[in-house]
Amino acid sequence: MAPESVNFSSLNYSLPFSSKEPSLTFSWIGFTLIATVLAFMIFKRDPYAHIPAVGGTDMISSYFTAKKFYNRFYEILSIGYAEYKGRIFRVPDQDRWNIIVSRPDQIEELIKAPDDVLSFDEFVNKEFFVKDLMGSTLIENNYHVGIIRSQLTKNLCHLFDDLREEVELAMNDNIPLTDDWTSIHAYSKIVQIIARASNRILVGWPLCRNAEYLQISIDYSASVTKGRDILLYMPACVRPFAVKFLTTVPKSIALAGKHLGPIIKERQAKIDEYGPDYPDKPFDFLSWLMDEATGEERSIPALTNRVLLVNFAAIHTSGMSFAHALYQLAAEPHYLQPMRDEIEAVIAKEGWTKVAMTKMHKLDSFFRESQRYNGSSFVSLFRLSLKDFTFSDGTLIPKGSLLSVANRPIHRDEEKYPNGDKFDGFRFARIRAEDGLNTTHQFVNTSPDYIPFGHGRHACPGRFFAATELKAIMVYLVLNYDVKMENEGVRPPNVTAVWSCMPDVTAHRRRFLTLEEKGTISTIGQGALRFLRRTKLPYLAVCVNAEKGLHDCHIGGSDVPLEEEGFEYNLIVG
Ligand code: HEM
Repeated sequence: MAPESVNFSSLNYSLPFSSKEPSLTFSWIGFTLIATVLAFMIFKRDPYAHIPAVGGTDMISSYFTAKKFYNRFYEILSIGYAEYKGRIFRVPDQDRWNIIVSRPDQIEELIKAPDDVLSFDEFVNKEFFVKDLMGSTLIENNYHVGIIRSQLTKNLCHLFDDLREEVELAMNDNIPLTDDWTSIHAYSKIVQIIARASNRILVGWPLCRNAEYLQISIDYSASVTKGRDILLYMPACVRPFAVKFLTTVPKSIALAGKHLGPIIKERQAKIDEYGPDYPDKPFDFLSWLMDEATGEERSIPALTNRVLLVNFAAIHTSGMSFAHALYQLAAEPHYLQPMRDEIEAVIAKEGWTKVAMTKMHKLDSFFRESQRYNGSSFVSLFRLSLKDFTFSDGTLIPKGSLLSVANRPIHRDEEKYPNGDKFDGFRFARIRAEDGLNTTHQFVNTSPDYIPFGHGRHACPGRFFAATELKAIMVYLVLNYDVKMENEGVRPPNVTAVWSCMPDVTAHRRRFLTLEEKGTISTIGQGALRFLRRTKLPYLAVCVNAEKGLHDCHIGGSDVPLEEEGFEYNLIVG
């Protein structure tokens, strides 16, 4: 594909110095150097030249394509999927190319490639600076993954009574039953319920009900993400200091350790006195971690670090998945009664057990369809190439490339999912009814056509636990509550940033705002607006209301009433 050219002919410029200045020579040298470096970067050999691209291929036009599609990543992804269907293609990200795979046989090749060639761990490490922020041992010795895959998953039936009890209590505490409709801020409640139910199984009772501990486990992912943003452009040698003095990660680990420390000490004392299988030993993830940890891994900070990491992997992924399903149900409450009928019939026959939940096919289908239709990411199965890798069709992926799979386009492909652009809550229940005992279409089942949990040997090991927990919460909700959107029948639009596609976690509290920035319309949140104000950039905020017309107009720095409902702001940044 020929590189696009950029026309600079209309660019007005003036030299940034006067000819009388003594630094003229140095400025020219600087200017020439910068121009040379830029020319080198623009015209150097493109190692991806053989892979078709969406948008321009040179540095400048690909940068602008990435910027333009920051909140419309799905658009460029869909263009590539439609245009190059079956072929590997690339889309520009902010400062790199994202190599996209979509053909089933090539997805299988990607997941089967050895870890030292296409690495999941190194992708996670690079994306979240895990080694710098939380310590290299979490990547190099990930024994917690084996525990999730074996003990946690195999014991779900035994753990179910505890999980169900915690779900019921947490629902009652967070969303007390009322006689009339009550408006709630959904995401903050969901995430509290999920954190509490998950921690009942991760660290046991009573810590799972400790408000401070729960808040740390909920906020930990934000702490890590902010830490990552701070480290992003720092050289490796200063990162240890930056982690210590500029991020909140060590503080979160210390604070969580304050709660976990006494529990770990008490359990260790019993192991020392009565042996590893002491009477009344708590049956939870922390006990399994302590059973398997060796050497330095047995310390309170190391165990705390690992518990927080699993909270990081579990809470918001489950929270977002539940919110997607709940918003869909609240916007389409006609799904409520058939699900309620099914759940009541199964419980009447079997009781409310883990096994009973496997017989609630409509419930299972609703979650699977929700993940297919919405899902929290447009692409998944991320891998970083640590060596050159060649697919069997001859496509060479150079060392250091980011690869992923076109999750959303696959999930909306009409050939794989008829009427794929429509949410059909009982789609998979119908297929299962036709297929008899076939489990292929269960919520937790992964395939190259269904990848919200990934696929292959790194597929989410926590998905069996997550599915049990999400379904338990939904069963309780469907049996005890009615749900509808404040704005009846209307699901709040998802919030997108590059490849992530999140449910509007602010739903009910405020609307999202529209930013018009030099001709590009994109949706931004309040955080971005606050940032804009802090930068002191001059901006003009025009506030329009559908009924009242022009409502308000503010110029940079003045206090725009951001919290107001029903208004839309168009911002022009100068
Ligand atoms: C609905 C909720 C969840 C979703 C959508 C989700 C999704 C994912 C995805 C997409 C991956 C990467 C797979 C790949 O690239 O092949 C992953 C990995 C992982 N997930 Fe989940 N996850 C969820 C819940 C959980 C829970 C509850 C836990 C822990 C109990 C967990 C623990 C992990 C771990 C440890 C990995 C890394 C696996 C490895 O290193 O091989 N996840 N998850």
